[in-house]
Amino acid sequence: MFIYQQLYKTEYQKQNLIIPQILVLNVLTVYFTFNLVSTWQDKMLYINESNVKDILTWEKTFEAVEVAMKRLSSGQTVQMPRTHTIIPGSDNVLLTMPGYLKDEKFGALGCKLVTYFPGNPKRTEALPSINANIMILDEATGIMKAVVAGTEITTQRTSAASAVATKYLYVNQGKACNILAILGTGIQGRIHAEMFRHFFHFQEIRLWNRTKEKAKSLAEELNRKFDTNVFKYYENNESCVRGADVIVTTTASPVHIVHYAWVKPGAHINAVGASRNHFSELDEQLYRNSDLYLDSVETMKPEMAGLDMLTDSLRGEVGAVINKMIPSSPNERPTIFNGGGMAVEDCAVGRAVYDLYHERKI
Ligand SMILES: NC(=O)C1=CN([C@@H]2O[C@H](COP(=O)(O)OP(=O)(O)OC[C@H]3O[C@@H](n4cnc5c(N)ncnc54)[C@H](OP(=O)(O)O)[C@@H]3O)[C@@H](O)[C@H]2O)C=CC1
Ligand SMILES: O=C([O-])C1=[NH+]CCC1
Repeated sequence: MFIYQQLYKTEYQKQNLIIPQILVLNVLTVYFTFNLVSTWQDKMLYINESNVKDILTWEKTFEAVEVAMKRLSSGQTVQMPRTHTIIPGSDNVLLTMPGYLKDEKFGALGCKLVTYFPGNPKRTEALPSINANIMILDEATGIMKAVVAGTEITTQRTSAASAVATKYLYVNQGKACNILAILGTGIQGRIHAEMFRHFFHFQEIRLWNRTKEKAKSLAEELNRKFDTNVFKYYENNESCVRGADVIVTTTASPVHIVHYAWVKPGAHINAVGASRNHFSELDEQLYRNSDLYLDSVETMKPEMAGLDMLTDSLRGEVGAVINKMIPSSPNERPTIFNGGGMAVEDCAVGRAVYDLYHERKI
């Protein structure tokens, strides 16, 4: 309005109005640009933990993780090694995990911010030790579309990665699923116990934990919840492991909790915990005498201490087995799946949650 009025001024007045006009134009440009940007920003969605828990199923998580593993091994992903910002004088760490996955259904450009504060469960008001958020960005513009709460997603996708690995490296080999042993009954131990019961049919699911009472009460709670008696509490890690067909380790233990001598020939192990030093939960002899599979060789290289010494054991990625690029192990050597957790899994599950959120019109 103000600009149009200027058109009727005299030449002299016009000359003197050039500077104010430019100023006004600048102000308007800034105003409209800001409004445009803030419109984009206003469109950015936050999908909270309760929404994620409501809409995400284990089947969807399993499918997304399976696709992420396949795509990674066929070169349709970009995944940089994650950064670790360690808070000095503590074990607390912030990880940034950027990734890109090309897939019609599960493709996304994203970045997870995840903290690991191991003291959290012991706070007066107990909190999870892992807390995460996943940023989902528009592939065409790079503008953030949504932040999806990532704590439940991290919990589910980590266990789903073990389930996918168990399917391809063990179950599809026609091997027996009688006894499952889970060492560690924190968040990961619990989800593995429930998810493995859901996807597989173990007759006995053994639970061991450093703080024994927690394993005992989890076994009781799950037996009650599912009206069953398959969950058994084990006081001792050796007896928990001996005779087990599939073993899952989900602790932050800096010392070995599984030894080669205890492991049944042909058993399968998912080593989930102690992600900064994978020689800690399983002993070296076990690594040397097993066939080792990773989620991503590239991203595990800088993180898995001693990986370079395991060239005789390392077979490759689970995604390469799914893609039939390499065979699974048919022999009696145990198989180990060492999953460090992948950004592209978070992108895939984050995208699934984003789509489900819109389908449900929450
Ligand atoms: N690979 C991946 O993608 C992911 C890996 N992780 C890793 O999995 C592990 C468990 O995570 P989460 O379940 O969320 O964590 P929680 O804090 O919920 O559980 C930690 C578990 O580790 C046990 N533990 C801790 N310190 C020791 C120790 N010194 N010796 C033996 N046991 C110990 C705890 O036992 P107690 O009850 O006695 O304290 C508890 O069972 C962590 O190492 C974490 O980094 C987690 C998420 C993703
Ligand atoms: O992949 C992940 O999110 C994590 N791995 C270890 C701690 C968190």
